[in-house]
Amino acid sequence: MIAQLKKINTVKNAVVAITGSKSESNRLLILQALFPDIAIENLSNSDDTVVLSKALKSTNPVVDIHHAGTAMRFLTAYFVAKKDSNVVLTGSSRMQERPIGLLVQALREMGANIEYQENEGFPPLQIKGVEKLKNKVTIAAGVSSQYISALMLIAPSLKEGLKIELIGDITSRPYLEMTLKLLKEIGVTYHFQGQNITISPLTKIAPQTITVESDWSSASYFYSLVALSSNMSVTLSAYKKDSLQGDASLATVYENFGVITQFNGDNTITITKEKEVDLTEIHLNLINTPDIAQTIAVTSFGLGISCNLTGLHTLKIKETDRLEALKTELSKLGASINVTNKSLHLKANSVAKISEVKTIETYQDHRMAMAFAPLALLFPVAIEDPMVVSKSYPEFYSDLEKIGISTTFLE
Ligand SMILES: O=C(O)C1=C[C@@H](OP(=O)(O)O)[C@@H](O)[C@H](O)C1
Ligand SMILES: C=C(OP(=O)(O)O)C(=O)O
Repeated sequence: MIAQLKKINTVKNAVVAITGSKSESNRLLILQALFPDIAIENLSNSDDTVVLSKALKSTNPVVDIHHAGTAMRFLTAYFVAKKDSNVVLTGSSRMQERPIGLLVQALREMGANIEYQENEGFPPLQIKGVEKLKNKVTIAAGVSSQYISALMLIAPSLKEGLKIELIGDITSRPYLEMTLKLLKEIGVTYHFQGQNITISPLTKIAPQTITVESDWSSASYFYSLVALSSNMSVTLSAYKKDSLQGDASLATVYENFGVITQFNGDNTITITKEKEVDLTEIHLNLINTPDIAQTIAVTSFGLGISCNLTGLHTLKIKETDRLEALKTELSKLGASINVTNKSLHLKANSVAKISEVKTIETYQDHRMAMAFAPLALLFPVAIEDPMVVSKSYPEFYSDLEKIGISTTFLE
């Protein structure tokens, strides 16, 4: 299937309600399974959250989490800690290429019973629950923060809690902080200093309702649209200033592209293109916010700004190799772009010459589809395999319609 995107009209003050953060939702689902007194509001309706929710209720001996990285990593630790579990945990063919060895090694150090079913270091995994896990573990922190979040999420349910020693540089750090803040919200005490995290056990929690903030990574596509417009303004809900999500840094990053964020009193934000961009080059280290790299690269391309992004080593092991995917697709549009294993360098060039429809391949990566869609404001864009967006944002195309971009789906 292909989606043809076309700018149809300019909607002045569109309002878009975005589904809950999938990162917050998937943490809260694991915590709710461990501590049933938690009620969750504004849960994400993304495939990744639906698949985790089903997996937690499943009695099937094989649990398939498709493309959902957080579900894969969080459930690995969850099933280890659940005494009576005996499951094969698997995922899509891409998931079977995404490494999990460091997490398995850490859990085995704690006493877990996990076997690789096919390739050493990768899903599928055969997991059997154990009676007691050790209260100390070390893990390298530079490959994926999800491994560490997985350990932290089960930590309060362990009899003696858990002391985690992080080795080396810490990647995607705000996601660790998100996990810790959610633990704190349910009453867990922790200490995080330097390379050491200590999490105390918790036996009972007070019944409580936690409301998930909407997804900031999903908001990034609206920031890009506004940046690429001449004077668009969009209101998004439900967002707050003191977000748990690192991607909330978009509000600051997009000031570089002339976009101003206003936090309204009613949990909405209004983002507006305030001024033309006088910037010719941007340099950003995205080690803390890998999921907005594609959006920023495409915005820079659309605005004709040179873009140098560093801290991108994790992009190679996400839904696709995002560095190679960006290079291929931006080159197709005429960009001069170089990538290394951890950075991207795009030279400014003009998109004014593009008039015919450009087709973007998505490589089973929702963020490839959504990051390139805003270019429809500048020239007609077609997206291959468009429904990949449902991994994080099922209503993406209907929400684009609200701001004046129509989608035609062709088989
Ligand atoms: O913990 C999380 O919710 C996430 C952590 C990040 O992964 P890495 O830590 O692997 O970079 C991010 O890219 C992913 O989309 C969600
Ligand atoms: C990398 C992502 O997700 P995950 O690792 O959870 O599959 C993402 O949503 O961009």
